[in-house]
Formats: sequence, C-alpha cells, structure tokens
Amino acid sequence: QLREDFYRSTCPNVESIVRSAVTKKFQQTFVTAPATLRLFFHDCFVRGCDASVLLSSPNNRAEKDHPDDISLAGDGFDTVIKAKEAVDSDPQCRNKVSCADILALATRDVVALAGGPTYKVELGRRDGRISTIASVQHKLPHPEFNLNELENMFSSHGLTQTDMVALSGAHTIGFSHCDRFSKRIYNFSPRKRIDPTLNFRYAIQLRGMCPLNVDPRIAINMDPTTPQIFDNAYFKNLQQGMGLFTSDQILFTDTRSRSTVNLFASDNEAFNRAFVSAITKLGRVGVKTGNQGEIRRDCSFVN
Ligand code: HEM
Ligand SMILES: [Ca+2]
Ligand SMILES: [Ca+2]
Repeated sequence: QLREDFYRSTCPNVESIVRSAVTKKFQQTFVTAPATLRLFFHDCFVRGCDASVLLSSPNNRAEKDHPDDISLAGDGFDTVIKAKEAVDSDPQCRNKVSCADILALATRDVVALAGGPTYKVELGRRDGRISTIASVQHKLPHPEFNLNELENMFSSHGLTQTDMVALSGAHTIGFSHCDRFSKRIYNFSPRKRIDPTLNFRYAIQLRGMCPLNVDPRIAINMDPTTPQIFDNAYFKNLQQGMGLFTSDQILFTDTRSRSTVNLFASDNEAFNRAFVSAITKLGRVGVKTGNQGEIRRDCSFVN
C-alpha cells in the first residue's frame, strides 16, 4: 500500500529537500553513496524497511551493534540524520516524514549521484520501535555464502534470483575490510592457498593490499575497475574472476545464475532496469503502514 505521492499534501517538497541534503553530503564524501545504499539493504532485511537499523540503545544492544552491522559506515547514518534535519526545518513537514522513507529516498539519490539509474520511490513506510542484536542473527547474507544460501535468504523476502543478482551489483561501489575475504587469498584449503575461482593476478594484488596481519581498519575497493561509479563493471569483473567475495564470484561460477551475470555485463541498461525493479521490491519488504509503528522524531531513538 505504499504510494509515490504519499506526502503530496503533508510535505510536497520532501523529495527535493532530501535530494539537496544528500547531494551536499555526497559532495563532502563519496562514502555517502555506498554507506547509505548498504544501510537501506541491512534495514530492509531485518524487520523490514522500518529504520530499525538506525536506532541506538544506551547499552549497545541495538541492531547496529550486531557483528553483521558493526561495519556499516557512519556516513550512512549521518546522511539520514542530515536529511531528516532538512525535512524537519520545513514547518509544514516537521515530524511528518518517517525515517524509513527518508532512508529509501536518500538511497535513490545516492545511486543516481554515483552514476546509476534514477527511479521513483514508493512512500508511506512507518518507523519501527524495536531494534535488538538478536533480530539480526541469520537475517543478513555472509560473504562465504553459496548460491543456495543466497537464494534462500532473498526468496524469504519475495526476491527472485534475478533480483538477487541485480542487487549484488551494488558492490560496484564501496569498500570492504580485508578480513571479509582473506581466507580466499591466504587460506582457502589445505591444498590450495588461493581460491581457484579467483583471478590469480587479482589475488596477488589483493595480497598486496591486504598483507597478513594488516590493520583491521584497512578497507579496499570492492570494484577494482570503477570503484566510484555505479555501473555494470561489477558483472564484467565477475567474468574475469574478479569478484571479491565468494558470494559475488559464485553468481558467475554457478551455471544457474551465470547467464544473468553475462546479460548484465553486456548490457548496462538491462542491469539498470533489473536493479530498479529489485530495489523497489526490496523497499516493500516487511513495511509498516497506516497506524502501525510511528513517525520517529529523532531517527536514532523511538518517540
Ligand atoms: C548478496 C549478498 C551480500 C553479501 C554477502 C554482502 C556482503 C558485504 C560485505 C561483507 C561487505 C563489506 C563490509 C565491510 O567489510 O565493511 C559489503 C559491502 C557493501 N554492500 Fe553488500 N552484501 C550483499 C548484498 C548487498 C546488497 C543487496 C546491497 C545493496 C543493495 C549491498 C550493498 C553493499 C555496499 C554498497 C557495500 C559497501 C559499503 C561501504 O563502502 O561502506 N550488498 N557487503
Ligand atoms: Ca528494519
Ligand atoms: Ca563500479
């Protein structure tokens, strides 16, 4: 029951207000884009797209304190906070727009700012009131997942294999810490140190950027070719064995999804269309509407 014109009478300028706040933040740091996009994904997969991931707890027991969320970059949270401030500084809009909708709009804006497709965002999500470490457990995909594990998790939210492949294309921008893939380059199996599905030259480059005992704060580009452009280079990389995680490379290695990777690699417009369709479906996952939940006054705390 989400609608594109949900705020037509309560906050008609919400889209332009959010867009200018997000653009300003993006001009200050590129990380705004990957951080916000990943934040939206992690929000929607845990209790639905209800901004539960944004909540803080005084004793560090909220979603964002779970190991799977701890690497969410602060710039994503900051983007929503800045956009919410901008929305609330318009007297008409004050406390009318949910944090969940602001995150959905900000995500659309960062994708466009990074060179990706533009699309309409459905609105009317309400903010959740619950955020716990426990609710994250087994709800987010891990970089070691194989195709069956990925499909199970995405299909539990009504997302198809094609949606899953298209959404994985989000790894065309942003960063990863070395420990998320170090097994693939140092310790794959007793007989093979390097994952054989990994391009050997790329593996050696990765070893150079991520030496053993590297500072755990070091993060590297996930797309080695166009790290700051939202494009289909991610899929071309997969064809070359240059997917950073097992969960990336498996999309090409497993013949069940290879043809979709090949299609997106050869046709950027096909990727863009599939991404828009998939992220729109992602934005509907588990949403609260009507009088469920609330419109949070401060995105970090329940009212
Ligand atoms: C398919 C299963 C997925 C797995 C296993 C996965 C896993 C990961 C991991 C391990 C990182 C690196 C985190 C770090 O070390 O800081 C990462 C980063 C990222 N992921 Fe995913 N992800 C998946 C799907 C998605 C989806 C569906 C999206 C969004 C639509 C997404 C967006 C991102 C972005 C943008 C980053 C970079 C974050 C940054 O630079 O701050 N991922 N992902
Ligand atoms: Ca959520
Ligand atoms: Ca790229």
